[in-house]
Amino acid sequence: MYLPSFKLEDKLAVITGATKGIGKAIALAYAESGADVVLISRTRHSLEALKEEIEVSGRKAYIICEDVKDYTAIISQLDKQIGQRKIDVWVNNAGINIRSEALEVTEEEMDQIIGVNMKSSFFLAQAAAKRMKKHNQGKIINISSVGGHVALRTGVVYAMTKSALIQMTKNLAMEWGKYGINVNAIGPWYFPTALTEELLKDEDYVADILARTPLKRIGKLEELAGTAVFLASDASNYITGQTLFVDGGMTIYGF
Ligand SMILES: NC(=O)C1=CN([C@@H]2O[C@H](COP(=O)(O)OP(=O)(O)OC[C@H]3O[C@@H](n4cnc5c(N)ncnc54)[C@H](OP(=O)(O)O)[C@@H]3O)[C@@H](O)[C@H]2O)C=CC1
Ligand SMILES: C[C@H](O)[C@@H]1OC(=O)[C@H](O)[C@@H]1O
Repeated sequence: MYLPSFKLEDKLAVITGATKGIGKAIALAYAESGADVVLISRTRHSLEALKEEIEVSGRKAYIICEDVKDYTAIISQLDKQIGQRKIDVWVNNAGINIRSEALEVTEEEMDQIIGVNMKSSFFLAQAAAKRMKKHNQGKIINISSVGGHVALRTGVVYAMTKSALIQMTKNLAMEWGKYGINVNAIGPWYFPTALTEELLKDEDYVADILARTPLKRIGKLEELAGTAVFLASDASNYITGQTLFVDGGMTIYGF
């Protein structure tokens, strides 16, 4: 056999921030690839609608309506909903941004962004790993950003948290490799979602994005979901600690 499977047949994948944008695209792609999913976000009607959409396709979808900052509540709901079922993939996708200039950043803004993007991602990864370790197998995928690798005009605190996810990915990959757990990250450039909707309406802003993007276009959500499927599949079993920038070439653009 020279081609491991890119499918996710009968795996169980947990996606935080699963009801919109990148998280929803990943959840749908995982279900299409054969996985059952656990969907986590704060809006129940959105969760129920996505659960219905996925279950019509024949896969099972569990829902947890919680803020990722309440990660202990998420962990206890997981145990109630899936019992001891093996979690094969955990995607830390939920993330927020408050785009303040550095001179204007408030402590409250910093605590909010760090709480969602960094602290919750760590403790949810820790909870996932405690379950995965029992099976000597698992894949953790952290959704970072090109903003964690290069300086963007979209907020220093957001950048700090996204950079932290890249380093967290390396450290956890190093510590948990012996348990058969792969830990990787995805670093998106701009994709059309609610988070970026207002920015992408501004023609001048989009022109600035494209000027720095060798492929000269904004990404398509399915192109990012494909990377998430690859990192969840057996085809990536020897990849760990890496950040794959899905960025149209932006992070390699010099001059
Ligand atoms: N779009 C882009 O261009 C880029 C995005 N990213 C990253 O990708 C990830 C997803 O972004 P994107 O899809 O654009 O974001 P969206 O704002 O479009 O969607 C965010 C999703 O997360 C949920 N969510 C938000 N806050 C919380 C919370 N505290 N607890 C639980 N769920 C939450 C939302 O549902 P609800 O509000 O109902 O809870 C929604 O389902 C983020 O980590 C972001 O930083 C990185 C680079 C570029
Ligand atoms: C590419 C960035 O991550 C992008 O910039 C923003 O302002 C949004 O918050 C996106 O995450």
